[in-house]
Amino acid sequence: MNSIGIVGAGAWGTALAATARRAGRAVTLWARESELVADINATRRNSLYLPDVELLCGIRATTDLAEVAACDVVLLVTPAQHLGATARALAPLWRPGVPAVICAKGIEQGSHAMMTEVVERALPTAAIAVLSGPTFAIEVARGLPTAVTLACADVELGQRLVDAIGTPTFRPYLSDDLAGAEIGGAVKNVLAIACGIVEGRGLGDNARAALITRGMAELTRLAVAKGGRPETLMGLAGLGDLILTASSAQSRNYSLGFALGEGRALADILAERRAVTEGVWTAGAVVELAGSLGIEMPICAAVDAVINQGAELDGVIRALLSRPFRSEGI
Ligand SMILES: NC(=O)C1=CN([C@@H]2O[C@H](COP(=O)(O)OP(=O)(O)OC[C@H]3O[C@@H](n4cnc5c(N)ncnc54)[C@H](O)[C@@H]3O)[C@@H](O)[C@H]2O)C=CC1
Ligand SMILES: O=C(CO)COP(=O)(O)O
Repeated sequence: MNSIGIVGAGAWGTALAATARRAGRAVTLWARESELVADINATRRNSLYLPDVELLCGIRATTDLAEVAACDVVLLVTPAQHLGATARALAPLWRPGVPAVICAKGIEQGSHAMMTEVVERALPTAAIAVLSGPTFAIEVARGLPTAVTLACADVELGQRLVDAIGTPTFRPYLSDDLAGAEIGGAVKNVLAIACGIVEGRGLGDNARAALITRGMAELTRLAVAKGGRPETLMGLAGLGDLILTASSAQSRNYSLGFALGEGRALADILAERRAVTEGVWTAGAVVELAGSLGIEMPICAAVDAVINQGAELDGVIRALLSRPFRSEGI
């Protein structure tokens, strides 16, 4: 596994390029934007999505998917709602058995498909893995210490992936629980919006701790229903990522929630950002998926009501606080 292809040159794809290069791999980074490709190759910076980091030599940007598909391993790092189309574009170029490592965090709108299901459909001969966990791109790009979950059903292949991308400061922990790893990453974005709302509304640290904890219960219920294991959700891809994104203004999901909590309109907040805020697009899909499985996810439903149904924030908060008392078990 000497060469790593990365599909998607946003902040996370670029940070993964930086860390894979630090691990000694040859890196090819695919971007949709031809001006961005020229910029990265000329200046070794991604001025659109991660401007503050200079990249090592040995990272080549391209607009040609074939160059990425020719690599030993391919990391899929587009926003979740675009992963299906991107994987379908890769399909004619795919060589059977090549690992496809899903690094996007979300659930597909409409189909409610997990990212593994989306990629399985588009690339049926790929060996699928999921990379998830508490990872702000800028910190990874700078080489600050970070630990992630790398989930792969074939543990021997998973170990080779860990060895290919791991470094002393980018530490993958191996798992065989893909469902747990990907549901943790997808749902924590919705919960991070809720935590931001609480902070922006001035509801206090107690309320945020309660949301994180009861959010964990929601996230775990959904993961178990989809075949995941509770202990995965207690690890980096669940609790770890939730702690990170539910308490840091660096998080795009948390900061969007904060602005909503202050009373700003969603459309205005989104209009000011280039970066993707995945929880906005996943909230509805999570709630519909949970509904189809008969699972209660009241915090996610509250976020969905605010984001997608124009519900008034204080009414939604009052409704959450008026729910019947219940036992704490999941
Ligand atoms: N930024 C971070 O710290 C982390 C991000 N992630 C996940 O990685 C995924 C990508 O996020 P970022 O790199 O942060 O995105 P970003 O917000 O930095 O950049 C947006 C990316 O989306 C691409 N894009 C926009 N429209 C597209 C389309 N129609 N088809 C294909 N690509 C399109 C852009 O070219 C760009 O690469 C998301 O699922 C995110 O949750 C995961 C861990 C950390
Ligand atoms: O997934 C992330 C950290 O693990 C990034 O979170 P945000 O998209 O909320 O910034």
